[in-house]
Amino acid sequence: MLYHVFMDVTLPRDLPADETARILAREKAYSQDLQRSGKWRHIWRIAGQYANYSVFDVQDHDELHRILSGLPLFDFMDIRVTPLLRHPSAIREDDR
Ligand SMILES: O=C(O)C[C@H]1C=CC(=O)O1
Repeated sequence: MLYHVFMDVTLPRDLPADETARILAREKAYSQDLQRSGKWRHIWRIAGQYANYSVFDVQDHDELHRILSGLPLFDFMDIRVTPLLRHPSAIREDDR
């Protein structure tokens, strides 16, 4: 199943710089592993915001929830999920 996910990050101002750097490094590795696996299909920075639009291709709601709640930045994110399905007018064959 495909899901559109909006992630908006707010880091606490008093988070020590070294801890912030550690969390961001873990977040990057976690995200890139999932992108390599094909589960995290797209990630786009939203211009002017510490936020992204992403598309996930996962088995079901449970898998998406596991992935999102495992994000190292999860505690600092506002996350909005929209399930997607194929549009009847879509012409691309490689999208479900
Ligand atoms: O930067 C972000 O948008 C938040 C998060 C999502 C992937 C990643 O590496 O960081």
